[in-house]
Amino acid sequence: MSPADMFTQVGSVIASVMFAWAMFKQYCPYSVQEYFDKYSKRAFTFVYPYIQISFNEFTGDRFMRSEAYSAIENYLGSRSSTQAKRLKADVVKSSQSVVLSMDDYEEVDDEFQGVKLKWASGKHISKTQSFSFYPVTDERKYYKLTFHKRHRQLILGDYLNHVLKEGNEIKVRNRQRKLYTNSGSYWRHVVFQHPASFETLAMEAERKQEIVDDLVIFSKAEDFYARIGRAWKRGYLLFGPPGTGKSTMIAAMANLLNYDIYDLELTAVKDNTELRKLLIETTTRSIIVIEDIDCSLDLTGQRKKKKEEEGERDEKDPKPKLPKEEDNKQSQVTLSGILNFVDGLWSACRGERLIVFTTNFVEKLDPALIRKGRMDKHIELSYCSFEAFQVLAKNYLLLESHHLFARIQELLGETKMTPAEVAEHLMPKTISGDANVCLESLIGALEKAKEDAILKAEEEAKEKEKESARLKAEEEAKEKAKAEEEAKEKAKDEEEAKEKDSSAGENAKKQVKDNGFCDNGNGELNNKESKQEGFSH
Ligand SMILES: Nc1ncnc2c1ncn2[C@@H]1O[C@H](COP(=O)(O)OP(=O)(O)OP(=O)(O)O)[C@@H](O)[C@H]1O
Ligand SMILES: [Mg+2]
Repeated sequence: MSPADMFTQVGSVIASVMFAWAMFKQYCPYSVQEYFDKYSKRAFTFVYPYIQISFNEFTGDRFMRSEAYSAIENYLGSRSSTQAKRLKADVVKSSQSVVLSMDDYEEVDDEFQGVKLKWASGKHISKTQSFSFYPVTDERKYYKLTFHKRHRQLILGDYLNHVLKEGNEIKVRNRQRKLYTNSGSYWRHVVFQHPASFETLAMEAERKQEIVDDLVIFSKAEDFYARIGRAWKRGYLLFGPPGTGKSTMIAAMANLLNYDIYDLELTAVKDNTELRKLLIETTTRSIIVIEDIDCSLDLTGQRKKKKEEEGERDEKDPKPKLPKEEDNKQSQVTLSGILNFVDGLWSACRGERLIVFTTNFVEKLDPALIRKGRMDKHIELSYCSFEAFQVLAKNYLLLESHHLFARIQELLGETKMTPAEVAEHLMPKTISGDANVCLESLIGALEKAKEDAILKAEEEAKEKEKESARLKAEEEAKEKAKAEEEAKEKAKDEEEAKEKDSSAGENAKKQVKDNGFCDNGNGELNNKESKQEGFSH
């Protein structure tokens, strides 16, 4: 048979089958058609060894985009960019990067634990029933996963979980991070684009690495926290003088973990209820920051103590306590509100969260607030060390070494300067960006700071001397007054003793006199008695 004859025969067979199918559809009763449909599908699946799963873009009546669909879209994005020929591009991260996903009717292969699978994208298009000049079409996209039925267990379990997890992670990586601030009981946000990172943070390398490790371990410890029955959260307390990099470190943390930041302004929070509401609205993978926690509560004016004894206690113990409910009726956010915020309510919120407090005066904070378990890690950010300076020099001047470094190292060992001040001297001073000028400016400032510190120390020593002399004089005056008082007491005692003696002499004389009278009296008494007897007679 020639190829032309063969094509003719095949063509006529196809035409006959289609005709028969059309007749069947037209004249066969619906119930028979359904019956036929059902059994033909069963027969087909009996011989067809593959399983297909569809993931539709929209689920339910509420027209909500399916989370699984968007996770799969992200998951397939990286694979389709190397396999598919037609791709769709989307711009994320404030127009800075392009994210690719596969276009409709494309296919992508995947492999999981040695099992091969196929993903295909498609869409159902349905026209609306309304009569309109411009008919509206309704597109419903879907992804279809095809795999061999002998891998059913693996694919439906581990593989799909893996796809969803990885897809969600990609989504988080691609999302535009936000910086939230509270205005009343609502969060408002702006795009978070702080360039700080741990590489540029001026700090001793070992301590920096310890913090980075702690953060990374935390961010990967979902299963661990679930196993030990603790909410997946961690508290950091950053303390140190102004300009030592506390806020910069928070930005670096957010950049490292790809978290959003919720900058909570406590003074703008009306009461504990509002605080709770704000907390519940925070999303997972976020850092909740309360800057200058000591001042935040100071500003609410709640530290005023009503009771006198508390005032006395305050004088003895300068630690300002956070307010307790009963302390102040108009109190807004109370200590217990904050404590609940930090731990109690965390359990209500799923997902990982960091809470960071910053303060310039750690000793002012209530110990309950910063105990381990609430603020798990206390990080001190202090004055600039030589190691920290080297980081700044590398960032600002692109210098790893310089002959002036030795002098700077010496001066930094002798005086205190914050990284913010050091950084200010390293800012370009000339158009040519001469590093010498910056370093000399820093040396000048350090020398001046050293001199100032010496003068201050001398002044303080003088003050101290004066104070101790004053205290000594006071002590002496007290001693003298005490000695005088004692002498007076003694004189008084002696006087009293004398008076006692003389009155005792008087008494003795009197007694002697009385005794004489008594003898006489006896006689007299006898006389009297005799007189009385005389009377009675
Ligand atoms: N450790 C540091 N590493 C790098 N830069 C720093 C460091 N410390 C301070 N700086 C620089 O100084 C500036 C001020 O630092 P930052 O705002 O982080 O200080 P802070 O400790 O939060 O101060 P405050 O207590 O006043 O809030 C930053 O813009 C940063 O450029
Ligand atoms: Mg700060």
